[in-house]
Amino acid sequence: MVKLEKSGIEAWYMKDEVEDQRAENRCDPNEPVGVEELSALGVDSWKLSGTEDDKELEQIRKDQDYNYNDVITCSPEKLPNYEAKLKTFFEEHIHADPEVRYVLEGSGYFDVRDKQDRWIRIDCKEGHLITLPAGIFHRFTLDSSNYIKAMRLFQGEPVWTPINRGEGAEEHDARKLYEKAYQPSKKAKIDAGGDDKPVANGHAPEVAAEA
Ligand SMILES: CSCCC(=O)C(=O)O
Ligand SMILES: [Fe+2]
Repeated sequence: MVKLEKSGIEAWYMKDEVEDQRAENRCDPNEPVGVEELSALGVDSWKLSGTEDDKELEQIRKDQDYNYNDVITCSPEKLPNYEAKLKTFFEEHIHADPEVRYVLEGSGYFDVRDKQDRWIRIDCKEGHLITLPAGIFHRFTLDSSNYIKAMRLFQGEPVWTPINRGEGAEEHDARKLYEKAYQPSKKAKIDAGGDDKPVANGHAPEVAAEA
């Protein structure tokens, strides 16, 4: 087994008001998020060479059974329906399967929700391979460089369908399994008849921090 280099990927909490989705949107002062905190949400990342014939990539594909892959280039020239696609990518959603991306060129931001429903922005650059677990609320945007070329990896026949928040995602099995695995305290609260009530924006209320 090849020993994989830790990604050292940079991530931070986003400020509440987002005017330009392509901007960094950091808090002031910056609130960094480490790779361990990302792992606790089920998000893992590695730093590879950024080439398609990378040896470690081979190994990961074998270990994880990623038998499908293709390459997507997000630029106005290369991506059919560019504007519409980019808009869809930035809508908060989940998938029934993990989302696995390996950045070959350029960069972009994957935003994921933490356990308190705050947005964490993950800065994916060339060579980063990132895995988002099934059922995690997330979105993607290009950054101000406006260009990314990434490999999409998948186990079996690929399904890219997003299930948007407020449109069935909360009730989806993948979401329930995600919460069971990564937010067990939330489950306990619901079972105990806690005060989890839907709120006006359709988002779950904040989960009480564990004492
Ligand atoms: C960096 S890959 C482009 C975005 C994407 O494929 C997605 O959000 O599903
Ligand atoms: Fe997605």
